[in-house]
Amino acid sequence: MAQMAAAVRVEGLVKRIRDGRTRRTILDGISLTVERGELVLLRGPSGSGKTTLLALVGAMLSPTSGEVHLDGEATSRLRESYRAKVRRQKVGFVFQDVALVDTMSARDNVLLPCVPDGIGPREIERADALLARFGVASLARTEARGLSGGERQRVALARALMRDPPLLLLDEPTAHLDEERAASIAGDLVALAREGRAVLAATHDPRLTQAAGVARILDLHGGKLHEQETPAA
Ligand SMILES: Nc1ncnc2c1ncn2[C@@H]1O[C@H](COP(=O)(O)OP(=O)(O)OP(=O)(O)O)[C@@H](O)[C@H]1O
Repeated sequence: MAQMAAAVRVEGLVKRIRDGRTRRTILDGISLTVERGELVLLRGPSGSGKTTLLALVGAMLSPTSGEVHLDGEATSRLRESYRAKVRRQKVGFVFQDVALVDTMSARDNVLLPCVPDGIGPREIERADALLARFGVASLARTEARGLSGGERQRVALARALMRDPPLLLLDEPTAHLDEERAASIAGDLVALAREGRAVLAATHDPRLTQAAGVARILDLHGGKLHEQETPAA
C-alpha cells in the first residue's frame, strides 16, 4: 500500500503583513508536520501568531512564502475556488468566537458544511449522532442564540466534524469554559485524534496542556516554533 501523506506538512512558512508604512514579519520560517492520530497543541503569548498560523494551515490565508500541504496537496498557490473545495473536504474549523448562525437551530448549524452538496436523511442522522456524541442532542432544535458558551462550543465541534475531515483545527477551544467543560474538551480532542484525525489546537490555557497529557506541544514565539519535550504518557 502506498504510504499515506501526512494530514499537514508545512515548509518554511513566512507571513508578513503591512503595518502602516512598514512590513512586519509575523511568522518567520515555520515547518511542521501533523500526522493522522496526532494531537498537537500550539502555545504562545497573545499576538504571537497562533491564529494566523491556523488560518494558513487551513488554507484560509496565503503565505508570503513557503508551502502548506494538506493530505499531500500543495494549497498555497491554488485558485481560491479550488482551495475552498480542498478546505471543505480536508479541514474542520472551530473558531475562537464560535461563529454559529444565531437564528438557526443547533442541528441546522451542524448541517451547514453540507449545504453545497445537498442535505438528505443521512446527513441529518449524522448531525444528530454528532450532537449526541457531544452531549447536546436535546438541543438539536434550539436556536443557537439560546445556547450557553459551552453548548455553542460543542455544537461548533459537531459542525467541524460533519464532513469527517482528516484535519481538525481549533482556536482556543477552552476559552470561557469552566474546569469541568475544559477537561471534557481536552478528553474529546484526545479521542478525536485517536480515531485517526490530525488535531491542531491553539491555546494558552494550561488546563488544556495539562489535561491532554499525550499531546505534542509546540511553542510559538518570535515568529518561530519551538518543540517541547514530549511529556511521559
Ligand atoms: N490582517 C492583519 N492585519 C494587520 N495585523 C494583523 C493581521 N492579522 C494578524 N495581525 C497581527 O499579527 C499578530 C499575530 O496575530 P494572531 O491573531 O495570529 O495572534 P494570536 O497568537 O492568535 O493572538 P491571540 O492569542 O491574542 O488570539 C498580531 O500582532 C496581530 O495584530
